[in-house]
Amino acid sequence: MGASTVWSPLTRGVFTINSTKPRLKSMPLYFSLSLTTSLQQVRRAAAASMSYDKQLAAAKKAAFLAARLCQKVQKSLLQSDVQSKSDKSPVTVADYGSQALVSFILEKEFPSMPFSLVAEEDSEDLRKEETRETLVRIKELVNDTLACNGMNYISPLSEEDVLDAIDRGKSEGGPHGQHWVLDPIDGTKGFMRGDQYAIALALLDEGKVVLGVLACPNLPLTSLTSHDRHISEDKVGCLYSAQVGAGTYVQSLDGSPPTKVHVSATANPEEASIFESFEGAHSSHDLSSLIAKKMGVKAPPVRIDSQAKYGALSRGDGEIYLRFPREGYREKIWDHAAGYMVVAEAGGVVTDAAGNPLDFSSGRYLDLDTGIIVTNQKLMPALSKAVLESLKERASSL
Ligand SMILES: Nc1ncnc2c1ncn2[C@@H]1O[C@H](COP(=O)(O)OS(=O)(=O)O)[C@@H](OP(=O)(O)O)[C@H]1O
Ligand SMILES: [Mg+2]
Ligand SMILES: [Mg+2]
Ligand SMILES: [Mg+2]
Repeated sequence: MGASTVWSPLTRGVFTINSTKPRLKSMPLYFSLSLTTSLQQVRRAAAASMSYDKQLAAAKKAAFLAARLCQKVQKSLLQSDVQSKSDKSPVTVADYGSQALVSFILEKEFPSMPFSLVAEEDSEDLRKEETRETLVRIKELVNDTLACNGMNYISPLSEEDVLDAIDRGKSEGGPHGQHWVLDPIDGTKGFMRGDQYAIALALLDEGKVVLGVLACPNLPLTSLTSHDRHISEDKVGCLYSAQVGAGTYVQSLDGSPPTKVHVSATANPEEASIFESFEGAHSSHDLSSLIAKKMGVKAPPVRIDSQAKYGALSRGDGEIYLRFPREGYREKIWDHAAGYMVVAEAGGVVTDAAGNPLDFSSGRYLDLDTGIIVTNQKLMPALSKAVLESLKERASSL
């Protein structure tokens, strides 16, 4: 197996990893013996105690710029901006543009660190002759966004730069080192409908999520479920940011100081409300309603697209998020990493249907039991019970 290079959060030095034996460059050979286990322990301890302030600032900047790009495209969304990927899911110039922009900014911000990005899109379709026009449009969008947001000191990107930046997102992630995790537009269907979507960016360190940023350009600044919605219903655009051990904050995408948010303190299921996917094909609405009935939840479910659900839950707009995809569907880490951090740091709990914590360390996919459930600490026991009973009932009725 060839050697690879890993940036160490502890020393900020560079380690060469030769299959199982990491060795600090210039370190005497005798000192490198069996460092693997202790190095992993040291890295984990370091990850828990270190500050990710610089990475968080860079992530917010990248997500903000991507949000600006997406807002521009959504405004002028034309049929020609929609392309079909080989899996037939809709993808727009904004998905590619957002990924190119975030990838480019993050790599530029940390020039001396190895760069690893696990992201949803790749440039395969864009490299075809028939998509040349789309590529030119993406390049213009990326360059305009940089220039219009005070970054005109950066030389404009070429088409090849854009393709390369997109393809930097091919990392497999994993349990060692640091990896950015990006969904350039989560809720593409919502984006195309003019509804909710999010730019979701997280950082993994030694397999754990250590920061998360969610830009939600269409999410109202006030609670989705507030009775006073008319007061400021035209004010939308939220930027959530969370760092391990430091809480979750939200601010306006138009610029306001960040304010700390906390999940709802509701302990009574009768007063709770449930978020679920807008698209019934993404999560079983029937199962959610069975769970709601068992818990005694009275309010109708709130259906919104994307990880905006995690953002809304983190500030107490609702108490429960249920996600039960069809059997065999494999969840991707970019669909949950940022949202997970935003909710966890706001005091919420995110598990699979069996109550296991989500494991972001095994590559591009999340391996989990049946579904994802999210709520506050007080409601989790009742929710877990209702979920297990409902799953059993559904299995026996099949
Ligand atoms: N069949 C199926 N089952 C479950 N999940 C699926 C499925 N197909 C897609 N996806 C993923 O869902 C992401 C959109 O998230 P949501 O379900 O929250 O959005 S929505 O409310 O339904 O619009 C969506 O993210 P984006 O592709 O980034 O939009 C997909 O990764
Ligand atoms: Mg997604
Ligand atoms: Mg996406
Ligand atoms: Mg997609």
